[in-house]
Amino acid sequence: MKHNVIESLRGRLIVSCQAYPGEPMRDPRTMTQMALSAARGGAAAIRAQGLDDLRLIHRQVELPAIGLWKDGDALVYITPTLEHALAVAETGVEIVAIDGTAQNRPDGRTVAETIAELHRRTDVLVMADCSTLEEGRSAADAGADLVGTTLAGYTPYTNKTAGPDLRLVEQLAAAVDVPVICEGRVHTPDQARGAIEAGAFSVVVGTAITHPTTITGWFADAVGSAQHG
Ligand SMILES: CC(=O)N[C@H](C=O)[C@@H](O)[C@H](O)[C@H](O)COP(=O)(O)O
Repeated sequence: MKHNVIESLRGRLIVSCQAYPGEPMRDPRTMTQMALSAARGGAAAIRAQGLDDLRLIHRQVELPAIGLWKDGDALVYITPTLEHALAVAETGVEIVAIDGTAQNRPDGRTVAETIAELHRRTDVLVMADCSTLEEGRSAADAGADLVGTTLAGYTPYTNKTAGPDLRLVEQLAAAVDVPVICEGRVHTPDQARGAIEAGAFSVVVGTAITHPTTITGWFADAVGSAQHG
């Protein structure tokens, strides 16, 4: 069953449906409609945030889901503790995404301890959201079922590449035996294809598909900076 879920993601697109606190679309029904629309467009899985969103998406969308819970304003905020991860697992998602970086976690557990405990207590798959090659390697050694580049460019010790960090994708794909998920700043279909060519097992796209405020900003800036003919 676990193997099937992973296999269903091979060479496929995963769409992240998230709205940020205070935004007009921050509503589980809206994120579920986003997810249903992504499913119609060919997404193989949905990535989503927050227990209410995850419960509704689980009930209404017939695709596997990667769930996370963003909480707190510490450096580690993606499913930051074991308790958060267990709560996410209870929503019924197939995969729980946790912070897989080397930074201190609010509950004092290591990434390895968190993964081990999640596997001991649940049957979810664990995706480790990493920012470096070393973090990806340690997460895979610790039993992470999938390793993502999600946090590359978002830790104090990594640089934000303009598009996805394809170098990290390549390095991880050569270094670990588990699927490498390219996530973060994939803004065009060409970049998504490039991620698979660089060795990614799947590609997650969020902003460029599901965040209209940002997409509008790209267009507004382009229009605003054009010279009147
Ligand atoms: C760094 C962080 O907190 N990333 C979050 C992780 O779930 C989301 O805010 C991103 O939208 C997601 O990773 C997809 O990336 P992009 O939106 O760039 O396609």
